[in-house]
Amino acid sequence: MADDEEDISIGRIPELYKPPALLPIAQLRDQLLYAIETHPVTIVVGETGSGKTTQIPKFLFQAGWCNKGQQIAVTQPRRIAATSVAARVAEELNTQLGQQVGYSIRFEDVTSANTQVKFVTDGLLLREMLVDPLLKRYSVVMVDEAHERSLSSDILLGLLKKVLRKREDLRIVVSSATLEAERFLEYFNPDAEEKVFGKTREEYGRIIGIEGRTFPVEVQYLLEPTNNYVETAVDAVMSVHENEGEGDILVFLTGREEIDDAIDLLGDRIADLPSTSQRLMPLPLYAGLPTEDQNLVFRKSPPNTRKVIFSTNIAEASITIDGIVFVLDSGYVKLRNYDARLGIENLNVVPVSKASATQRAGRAGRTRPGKCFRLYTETAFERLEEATFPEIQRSNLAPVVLQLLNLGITNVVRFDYLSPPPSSLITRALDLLYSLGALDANARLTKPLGARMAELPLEPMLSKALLQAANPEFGCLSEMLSIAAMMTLQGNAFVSHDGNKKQLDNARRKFAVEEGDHLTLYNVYEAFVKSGIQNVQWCHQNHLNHKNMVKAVSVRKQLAAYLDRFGVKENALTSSSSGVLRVGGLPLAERVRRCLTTGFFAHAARMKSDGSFTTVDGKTTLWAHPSSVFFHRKADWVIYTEILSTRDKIYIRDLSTVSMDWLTEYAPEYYKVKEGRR
Ligand SMILES: Nc1ncnc2c1ncn2[C@@H]1O[C@H](COP(=O)(O)OP(=O)(O)OP(=O)(O)O)[C@@H](O)[C@H]1O
Repeated sequence: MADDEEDISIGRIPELYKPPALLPIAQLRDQLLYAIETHPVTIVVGETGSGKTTQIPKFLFQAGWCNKGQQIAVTQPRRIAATSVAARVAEELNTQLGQQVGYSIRFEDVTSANTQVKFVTDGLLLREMLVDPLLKRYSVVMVDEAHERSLSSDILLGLLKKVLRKREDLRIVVSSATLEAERFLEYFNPDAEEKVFGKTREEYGRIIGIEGRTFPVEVQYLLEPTNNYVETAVDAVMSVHENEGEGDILVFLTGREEIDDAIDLLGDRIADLPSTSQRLMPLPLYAGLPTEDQNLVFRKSPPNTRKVIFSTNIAEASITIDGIVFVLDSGYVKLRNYDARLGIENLNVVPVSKASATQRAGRAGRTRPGKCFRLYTETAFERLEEATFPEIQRSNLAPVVLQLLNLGITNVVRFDYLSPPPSSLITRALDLLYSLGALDANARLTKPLGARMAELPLEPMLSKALLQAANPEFGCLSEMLSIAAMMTLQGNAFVSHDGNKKQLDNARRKFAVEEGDHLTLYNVYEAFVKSGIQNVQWCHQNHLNHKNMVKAVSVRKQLAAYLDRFGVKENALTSSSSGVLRVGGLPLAERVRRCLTTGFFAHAARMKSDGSFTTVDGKTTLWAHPSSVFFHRKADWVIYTEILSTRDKIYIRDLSTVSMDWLTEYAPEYYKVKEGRR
């Protein structure tokens, strides 16, 4: 063991940090390493903050699991966890991030030839399997937060189970909340009569429990339920600020709009505070926020200031924000729910599970004792579900099915899922992929289209449109690359200054074109590049988020590199932004919209006289998002590339006008053969 290395890291840790040697997991170090050495699968169960995420990779590294040139992979369901935990472990091991310890998430790779411990999102490791199906570069794969049952981690577990049958040397560590541990063990274990590499059921997997937590967290509930948890959260922040001791506050809400509202409300309340009292510093935290802005939450509060972080569930697991003493939990979360019949993915606000509530409370008590105020009654807590419903049973499975097929799993229905998805979801995915041309009539991946779609790190509809863009019929690859890169910003290209929505609308309008949002996004991208990529001032004047725009440039480069590898080169002829260049007699703007239709035909809608839209089957009403060109303008048929649902309306964002004929031209199977159904 490298005790001396551990001492060095303790020496560097600022005084408020609990030295890693004192974390509950430290006492189990040898037992854990022995279990991992002798069993292919080790399930680790422990309280939040006991040290699973940061210490297990470190123990493994120090025990020599990277000595033979292999790496340790640790998966996280969320990007922010992968990046922040990697930074922490690098710090504890006294190495620069990206050297021995690094991370890799979609479109961002901070690793080097020296990297031995790598934190990744579970989705990214799935992608790695396309090039390294047996994950040979890893000696150990740790699947963290497996009990969250994210779509990618469930699929990953299924694939790891298969890989384990082929690699005697591989070790899997699954970190889980208590409830699911037995189930994970059972899933990996061989059958009663079976032996895998000479090991029986009993010798194959083990559960190790870690007792104790870092610091105590006192939990309190509301005595009466509230019907406005955003207002109650702001009241609670003020009450903590006025009545409790030192320490930052972390508030869990469900989405960006609520977070903006809460910050506005708190702003009004702060204005009433006496100028002599300690300041409150509200900070937002949600997935669409640029990484640099997300990282602000990890910075130490300035003197005489209390941070108040308003976050979605992205801060719920794995991460440690030093200084958090108080957690305020609204008790709600936005969860994905896919309607296979309509092909629409909704985000519904629903009560959290008990497991989530425990994770949320566990964001306090990590570097000092804490308090968690649940903004609901104890009776309501008792009524919560134990665990969150697995994502695989409520998601659009097209991306996953495409990946499984590309990995050679030909029968996706019979894949050994931890929780099998309903067959309607698989059928719908196969149906869509077939219409997109990714599958043939025997449900085999087409080559090259299907295989390339699986490789691109985009969802299948966008992959298809991008891959079609080089086709001479459309000749708009350069434009589609910019549009695709802008789409990955998920509506976060523009920012308001001090919440001024009117100014923001005017700024947007400057780039808007009547054909719709995609060409508008293209205009924004072109104008940004022309202004000079470093031009922060220009972005500010135009209400654009400079960091996100820079990110779009980087994403575009990476996408172009993928296409380049497929032998698809960006064609100089088509990179005109004038909109008048003609290939095959059609103007560029039309070719771009036709090209988008080849991917997004399933997301078609028609505007009604009241300005709302209706789906092709006429059964669902959709509304243009306020950021869309068609929030004010008239249109007939459109395709949309993103859906956002709130409690009372389903919004569509990023719309382009299309002709109804294009739908049957590019998706005859989807629209003609099954006419009765759609
Ligand atoms: N960035 C950090 N700053 C200060 N202390 C930290 C940091 N990261 C981790 N720690 C300390 O290490 C402890 C263990 O963190 P770790 O993330 O390994 O726990 P865990 O068991 O994986 O928790 P969870 O189940 O909540 O993900 C924390 O409780 C905290 O005391």
